[in-house]
Amino acid sequence: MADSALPPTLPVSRADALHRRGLMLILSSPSGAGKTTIAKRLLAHDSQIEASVSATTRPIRPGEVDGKDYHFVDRATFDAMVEANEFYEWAEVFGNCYGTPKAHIRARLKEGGDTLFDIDWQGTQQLYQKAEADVVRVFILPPSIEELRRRLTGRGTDSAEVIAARMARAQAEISHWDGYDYVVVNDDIDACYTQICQILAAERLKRARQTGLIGFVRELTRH
Ligand SMILES: Nc1ncnc2c1ncn2[C@@H]1O[C@H](COP(=O)(O)OP(=O)(O)OP(=O)(O)O)[C@@H](O)[C@H]1O
Ligand SMILES: Nc1nc2c(ncn2[C@@H]2O[C@H](COP(=O)(O)O)[C@@H](O)[C@H]2O)c(=O)[nH]1
Repeated sequence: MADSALPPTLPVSRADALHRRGLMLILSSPSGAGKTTIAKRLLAHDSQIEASVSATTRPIRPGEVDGKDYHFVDRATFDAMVEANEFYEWAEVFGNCYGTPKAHIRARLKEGGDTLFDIDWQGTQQLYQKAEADVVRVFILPPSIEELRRRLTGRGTDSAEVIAARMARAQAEISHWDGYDYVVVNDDIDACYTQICQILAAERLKRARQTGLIGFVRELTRH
């Protein structure tokens, strides 16, 4: 199926027009299983979802855009944000601090906008502890370990050492599969993308998120 022909959501129903609360869609997988590929496709085709932008103290790299790739801040600013409880979660990675700011995501949840997270199981656990009802957790599995290695090699972005390290971590990452709401196997990319669109469509229609339903039902039953 051509990329542009893929549906971002299922066909629109009457309930889709009602106000709803947004959600936080988490995609996790062992490195190379395809979460970035799926995330990019979703962001390109679905105007209701946008990527979470973390704050970091890491220096900006060539080609990166402040506010798009990260919010680049100095250590004092980051520490003040931690102190003010402005993050859902934060961590120190390779000597730099990274955190998921709450304010923008909370405003989007209220407005009915969805936010996409491409994070590991530890980040997933922390987000889930803070915002359980808003979080939808999806784990992506490769069809086989051999295919995972082929994808990491075929991507052409990493040295043999880095690929070996990612393959060594894969079993441990996969062991967290049962901490997710949905598990999908990314064999055929179009089929996997469609399944994730279906999960998103169903989650958006959940009664608890359909905040406009109360008024709609009241109106329906008024006479
Ligand atoms: N279903 C698929 N069939 C074949 N190749 C795929 C499929 N899905 C993704 N790929 C390819 O596999 C490689 C790894 O995919 P991707 O970069 O999306 O993985 P990732 O899980 O985001 O990895 P990382 O955690 O390292 O960022 C890419 O070259 C991508 O084009
Ligand atoms: N716990 C969090 N980890 C994060 C966040 N944003 C990014 N990261 C992780 O940091 C490393 C390094 O990233 P890089 O862009 O500097 O190469 C990587 O593992 C990211 O997953 C965050 O908000 N929270």
